[in-house]
Amino acid sequence: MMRTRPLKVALLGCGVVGSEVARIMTTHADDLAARIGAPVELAGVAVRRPSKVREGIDPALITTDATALVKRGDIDVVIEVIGGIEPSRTLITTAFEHGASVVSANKALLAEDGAALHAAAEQHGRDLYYEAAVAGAIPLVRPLRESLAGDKVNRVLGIVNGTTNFILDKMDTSGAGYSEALDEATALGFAEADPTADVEGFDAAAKAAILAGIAFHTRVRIGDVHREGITEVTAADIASARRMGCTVKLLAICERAADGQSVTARVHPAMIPLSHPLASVREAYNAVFVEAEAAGQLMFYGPGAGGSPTASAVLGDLVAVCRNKLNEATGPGESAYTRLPVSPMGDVVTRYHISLDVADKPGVLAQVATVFAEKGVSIDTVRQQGKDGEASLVVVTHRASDAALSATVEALRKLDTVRGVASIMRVEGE
Ligand SMILES: NC(=O)C1=CN([C@@H]2O[C@H](COP(=O)(O)OP(=O)(O)OC[C@H]3O[C@@H](n4cnc5c(N)ncnc54)[C@H](O)[C@@H]3O)[C@@H](O)[C@H]2O)C=CC1
Ligand SMILES: N[C@@H](CC=O)C(=O)O
Ligand code: NA
Repeated sequence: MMRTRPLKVALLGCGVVGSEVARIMTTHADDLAARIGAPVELAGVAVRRPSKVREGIDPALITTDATALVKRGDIDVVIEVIGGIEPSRTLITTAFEHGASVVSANKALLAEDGAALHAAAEQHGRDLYYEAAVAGAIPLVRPLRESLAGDKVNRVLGIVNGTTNFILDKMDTSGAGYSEALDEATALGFAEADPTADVEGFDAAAKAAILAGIAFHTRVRIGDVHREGITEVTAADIASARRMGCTVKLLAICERAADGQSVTARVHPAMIPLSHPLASVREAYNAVFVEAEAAGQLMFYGPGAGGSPTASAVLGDLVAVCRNKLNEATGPGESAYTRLPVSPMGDVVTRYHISLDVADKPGVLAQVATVFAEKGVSIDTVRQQGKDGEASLVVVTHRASDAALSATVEALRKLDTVRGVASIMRVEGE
């Protein structure tokens, strides 16, 4: 039976995501009410620029005082789509203290302080939902927290940042320049307020931390995640990947160690074969593989960024939280009952593509091969291309530890015949 008294929602932030949340709440009000069992009413919208015209939003709802809004006491659900650490963190905890549940898209905050937020939600008997924080519209957080709660997840691997995928895709397929592609991603609403978060890998690292924490039932913070962005990926790297039948993607990879006693979490560009499903993930789409003991391999795919796809995830959470509220229940809280250490990057084992500028003279190849052998890194293929007394040497290794690879590169740099290390990239997905 439909409850007539509406559930009241406070919206914090009305930018790319917030404006879409408000629009869908209005246009789909009847369906949302039917699915929840009570009408949901937008009771206040906190913004930074009140003079901005916001189509479809009653100007009487607009306030610049987000704190007063979350303290009102009649608010059932706070939707936080401001982003960043503060004031979002204080607003969310204040919302719990004043009786509201929270839906947030804020991966930066959850990856920094998720444990404290979960604790605050639990202390006040409220919900904290954040499907939009990882991979936009793609249902991934709730499948991991709920559908896979009976299984043992061993690996999560995928593309979790739309902006960087958009840039790499444009550079690869249309030869677009880096800056031009970044500007386009920003204009389309994919990039963070400061796009450095995207291109330097912070956004993907935050998502990796959240995914690893949920998947392995442990605590992983953004600082635990090894992070490399795409700013050093060159057109030459992409061309070299093509020659090997690969493409370059920014990947997030979270793994449970074989002995189950530790985990790793990393974000970095990697070459993957064109035949791998992740190679065909275009534009701002995301795709994530989850490998679980009983389920086997699952693939989640869809729009990973943008106002409307992200609003879809926010609204899904809103419906769930409102249903819980009507049932006087709460959904799943934090499930970090294990305390698995996060191993350093040096322990990670994978394959590498190394491009060296060397002198084009007899014995160079043997010298280089000796260094690899001494450091215990086995070579899979070598390709040499001469150019005016200099040569470019591309070495692809078998699986080796990151520590062994770093030692190899350090020793290579000391060889007189090695003029420079043009690029080092990991090779995944084989
Ligand atoms: N844009 C996207 O594709 C996605 C964004 N997200 C997350 O959603 C959140 C919002 O992102 P966007 O909407 O893209 O950012 P945005 O920058 O377009 O919107 C944020 C809004 O919050 C406002 N704001 C800042 N401080 C405020 C305050 N103290 N009180 C009230 N309003 C304030 C800003 O003026 C801005 O309009 C972030 O956490 C972001 O990481 C998550 C998934 C995808
Ligand atoms: N800036 C992010 C937005 C979604 O999380 C991205 O590009 O993926
Ligand atoms: Na999602």
